[in-house]
Amino acid sequence: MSDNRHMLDELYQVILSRKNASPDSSYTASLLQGGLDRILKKVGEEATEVVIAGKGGEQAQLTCEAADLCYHLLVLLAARDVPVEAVWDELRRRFGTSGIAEKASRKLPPA
Ligand SMILES: N=c1c2ncn([C@@H]3O[C@H](COP(=O)(O)OP(=O)(O)OP(=O)(O)O)[C@@H](O)[C@H]3O)c2ncn1[C@@H]1O[C@H](COP(=O)(O)O)[C@@H](O)[C@H]1O
Repeated sequence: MSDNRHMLDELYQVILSRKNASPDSSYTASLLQGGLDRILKKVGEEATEVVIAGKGGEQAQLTCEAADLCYHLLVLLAARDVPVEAVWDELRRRFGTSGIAEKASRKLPPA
């Protein structure tokens, strides 16, 4: 598998760079300049598509819908001036800063 660890960070930077781009040449720019309500609508639509694909769709379909949702979520963060690093920090805080390997391999009781 290729190294995708920085993919969302890179995509977020590209999205930020579209804030002042022409909406004629960039879908991202047209979303950002179309206003918050349009972005929120897209996030809602994409989330619904993830739910539908998650329920009964092919794995490839769910993969595509999840990618669409990630992209639109990053557009929302950019529109609200929330750095994507703040999300990583919050996840890191929940995960804990110590004993990461232990947590990851921790055995859970069967469901
Ligand atoms: N990851 C994405 C990405 N994922 C989805 N989409 C677009 O999101 C749209 C969602 O499709 P839909 O069918 O739901 O909606 P639509 O009818 O096309 O659009 P709406 O009128 O409903 O808004 C499509 O036009 C996709 O092309 C994306 N557009 C751009 N990116 C990334 O953003 C970068 C910048 O792209 P520009 O937008 O061209 O600047 C690109 O290099 C990509 O990496």
